[in-house]
Amino acid sequence: MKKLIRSFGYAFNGLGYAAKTQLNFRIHLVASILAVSLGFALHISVNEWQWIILCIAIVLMAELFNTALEALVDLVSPDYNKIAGHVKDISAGAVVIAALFALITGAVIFLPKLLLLIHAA
Ligand SMILES: Nc1ncnc2c1ncn2[C@@H]1O[C@H](COP(=O)(O)OP(=O)(O)OP(=O)(O)O)[C@@H](O)[C@H]1O
Repeated sequence: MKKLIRSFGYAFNGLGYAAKTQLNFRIHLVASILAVSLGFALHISVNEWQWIILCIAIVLMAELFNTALEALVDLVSPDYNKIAGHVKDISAGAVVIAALFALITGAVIFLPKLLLLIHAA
C-alpha cells in the first residue's frame, strides 16, 4: 500500500514538473477547464461528456509524453544532433494531432449549441 501511495507521489511530481516548466501544458490545462465549464453551461449529454473527457485526456497525455521525450533527448543529446531534432519534432507533431482532434471535437459539440443560443438571443 505504501509503495502504491509513493508511486502516485512520483506521478504527481511529474505532473507538477510539466505544469511548472511547460507553457503549452498550462495552456492545455486552461483549455480543459474552459471546455468543462462550457460543458456544464451548455448542458451537454453524457455521450458528449465522454468525448470531451477523452479529448482532455489525449491532449494532456500527448503533452506529457512530449515533455518526457524532450527531457530525455536533452539528457542523451545536449549538443546539436539531427536525429535528436527529429525526435523532438515528431513528438511535437503528436501533440498537434491530439490538439487538432480536440479542437474539431469541441467545435462539433459546442458550435451548434452556441449558434442556437446566439440565434435565440
Ligand atoms: N539537441 C538538438 N539537436 C537538434 N535539434 C534540436 C535539439 N534540441 C532541439 N532541437 C530543435 O529545436 C526544436 C525546439 O526544441 P526545444 O527543446 O526548444 O523544444 P520546445 O518544444 O520549444 O521545448 P520547450 O517547450 O521545453 O521550450 C526541436 O523541435 C528541434 O527541431
